[in-house]
Amino acid sequence: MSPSRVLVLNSGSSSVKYQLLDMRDSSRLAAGLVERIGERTSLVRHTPLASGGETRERTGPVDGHDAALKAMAEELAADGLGLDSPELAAIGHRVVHGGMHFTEPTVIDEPVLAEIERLIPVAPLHNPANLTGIRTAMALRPDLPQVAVFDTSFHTTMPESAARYAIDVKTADEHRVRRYGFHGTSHAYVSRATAELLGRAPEEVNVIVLHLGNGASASAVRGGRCVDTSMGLTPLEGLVMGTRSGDMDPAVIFHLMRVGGMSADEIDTLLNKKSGLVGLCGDNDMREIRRRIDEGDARAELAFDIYIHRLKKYIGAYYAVLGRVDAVVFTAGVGENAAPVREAAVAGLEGLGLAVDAGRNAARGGGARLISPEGARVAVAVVPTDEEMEIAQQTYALVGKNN
Ligand SMILES: Nc1ncnc2c1ncn2[C@@H]1O[C@H](COP(=O)(O)OP(=O)(O)O)[C@@H](O)[C@H]1O
Ligand SMILES: CC(=O)OP(=O)(O)O
Ligand SMILES: [Mg+2]
Repeated sequence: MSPSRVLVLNSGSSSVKYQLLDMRDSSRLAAGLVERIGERTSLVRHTPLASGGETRERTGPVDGHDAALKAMAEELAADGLGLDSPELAAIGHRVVHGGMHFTEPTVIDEPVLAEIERLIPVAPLHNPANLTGIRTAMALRPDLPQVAVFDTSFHTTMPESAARYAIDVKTADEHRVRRYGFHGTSHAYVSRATAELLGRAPEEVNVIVLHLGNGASASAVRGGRCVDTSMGLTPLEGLVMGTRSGDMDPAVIFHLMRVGGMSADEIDTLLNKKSGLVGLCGDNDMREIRRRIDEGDARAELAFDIYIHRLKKYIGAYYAVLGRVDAVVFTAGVGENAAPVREAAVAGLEGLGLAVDAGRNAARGGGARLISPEGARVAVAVVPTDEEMEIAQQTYALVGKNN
């Protein structure tokens, strides 16, 4: 029988998340992560899903991505699922920035690596980590197809009117300054799953997807194709995020340089790592923020209000972009779990046909579900994202096609 397993790697700046899937029945064999890479207290957590075994956790220094992938390989081997298995068909990698070039999943070779490297200046937090993950995986299994699945691909259908910034065209083109969008794998998966939840074909439905994780983005999807999204040249634009500012007047940057005496690198760090919820109230975890609000903490409450205000603006904007909206969908860590965020985001939007049913919104767990009241004009839904499954499916389809 031909190999049917796919290992999916999502390498972040300080973490690696992985899943091993069997594409014959779309089952998950193992999942895990290595966090706080490069620190003394790195965490390796591995769950052997196939055997139904207990999650194993250990802390201790994991030096770099190289060591992180080796730790992952050891954990998998301990379950008899080692990387040397002949059942492994391919390794699928999440790559955050694929520019305009990569509209589809792509088998990785040297020219592809070079292009991902060329895009580092527009994804400084993500692409270097993705590259290290790919190179390490290639060294571990040089014989295996390695496939890149890009966050940007789903957004390459955006019309020029949404993708271009209103700046001098020549300068923009020379430096490839335009809006690329990210989290595309999630927006694609969730918009499709929403159509399924509504019992309709993806081509028939218009959906606003709100991917609210640590990074957060909104997208407007018309008939299965992305027509606008909130992230831009880099994953900094748009919504208020865990540590990123999202939208602001670009003149803030000149002001901080000229008046605040800050360097470009310092401002980059400020806006990407010390802003958003963490900058506003010191916490980026929505659970902690809600807990503080319940205790009467005014700073946490203001941070929440700013987060919601921005979210509401994007719902309104994408409503206007789409003209007709069939569903507004919440996904990712905050979107799937934080009922108060969902409630606040659509509060007052009854005029647009949007409302949540308090009981449905408060219900926990489960898969894709409606939270709007019975008979609502526009569906409001929670749809758990599954970027790993989407990456595995795209990887497996591509490798199968090439064999
Ligand atoms: N039960 C919960 N209630 C509220 N927020 C939650 C809950 N679980 C997770 N979150 C939020 O989800 C975030 C992580 O989302 P996730 O999609 O996993 O992010 P990423 O993939 O960007 O790391 C956390 O920072 C936290 O704010
Ligand atoms: C592109 C992006 O923001 O990714 P993440 O949410 O994983 O940081
Ligand atoms: Mg995520």
